[in-house]
Amino acid sequence: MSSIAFVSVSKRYGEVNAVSQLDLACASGEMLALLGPSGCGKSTTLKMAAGIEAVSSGEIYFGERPVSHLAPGARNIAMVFEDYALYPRMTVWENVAFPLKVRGITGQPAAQRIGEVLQLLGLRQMAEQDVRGLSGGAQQRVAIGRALVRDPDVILFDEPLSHLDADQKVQLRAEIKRLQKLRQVTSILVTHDQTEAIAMADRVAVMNHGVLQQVGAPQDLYEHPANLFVANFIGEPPMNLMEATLAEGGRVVGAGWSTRLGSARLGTLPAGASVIIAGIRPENIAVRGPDAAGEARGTIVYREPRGDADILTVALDSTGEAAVKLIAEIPGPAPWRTGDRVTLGIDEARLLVFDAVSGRNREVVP
Ligand SMILES: Nc1ncnc2c1ncn2[C@@H]1O[C@H](COP(=O)(O)OP(=O)(O)OP(=O)(O)O)[C@@H](O)[C@H]1O
Repeated sequence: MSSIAFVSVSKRYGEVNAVSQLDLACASGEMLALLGPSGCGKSTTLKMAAGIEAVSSGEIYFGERPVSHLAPGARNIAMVFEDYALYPRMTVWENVAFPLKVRGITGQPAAQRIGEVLQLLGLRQMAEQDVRGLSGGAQQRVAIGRALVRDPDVILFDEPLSHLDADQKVQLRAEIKRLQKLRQVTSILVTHDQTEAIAMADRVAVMNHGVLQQVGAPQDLYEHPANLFVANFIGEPPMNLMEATLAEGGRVVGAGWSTRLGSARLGTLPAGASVIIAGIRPENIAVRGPDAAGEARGTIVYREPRGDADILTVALDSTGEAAVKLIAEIPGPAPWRTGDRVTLGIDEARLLVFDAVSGRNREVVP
């Protein structure tokens, strides 16, 4: 298995900077997800690793080996595509056998490897079936088998679950993760779906407009987003982001709410008053009765029951022109209804402080 490193890699299509100065590494045996909205450059990054697209500048390394100049066939990679890309006139067995056949591996050695992979993927019973008759999930398992069978250095997954229904998605993402760990095969997964990235990857690289925003373990990105883009992109419902003033001594004042940051944090924040964007996750807001103590008061304007949780939208009491609305997520079913007056507890230890101009999290070193 091989590690992968992108060193100052850029890709331009005419005037478009699809990927800009990308420095990113995927360790040997790791699964790294490239996550971001449509057009952020994640597919281009994957295609450059595969050799389908040339880099405009920079270098890609597999282990110590620079590979930018190598054709796709010389890189020992396998790809799994969103549309499976199987050979339609072949059986399951023949599809999985194909990469071995083109490398001249046939007979007993091939049969043993194919049998093992089909067993791993639960495809043994279907070996002789035509792939055209299989469900989407089964077809994608065949494509994964075809990728695994020749022990590639790297597997590149391009939105592998996007054509599957919800049940198959959950099943297959667990399956891919299990196999990836079992075989310890270095993998890059491209997805626009944060649930998928978080469920499957060891680390997630978030991209926007061709620029890497942050890379880290899913929990790290969730708890310590490096900037407003990551804060807003990761998490559902999204993080509440509110304009506020951070005053000397750690007092934070927004429209209709205020709190004080713990003294331990003040050392890490710049001194002096400044305008900030404060961020708080919905589950870090407590909802209490109207007479309880708290950091804000307001009225519930919308309640969305989700079974195990309730999502409450609360319009804060404010003298300003536009009322700030905060979203709170609390265990369901909650006793609150639309129109109820409530007090909100904003956990200051969970309140994030972003620079209002640059959007950077002031307490995360990039
Ligand atoms: N062959 C191409 N020619 C010109 N521009 C391209 C080409 N491929 C991609 N782009 C542009 O490069 C940028 C990045 O595209 P890319 O497909 O990598 O993004 P993405 O995040 O994978 O999006 P999607 O999920 O929609 O595929 C976009 O602005 C896109 O329009």
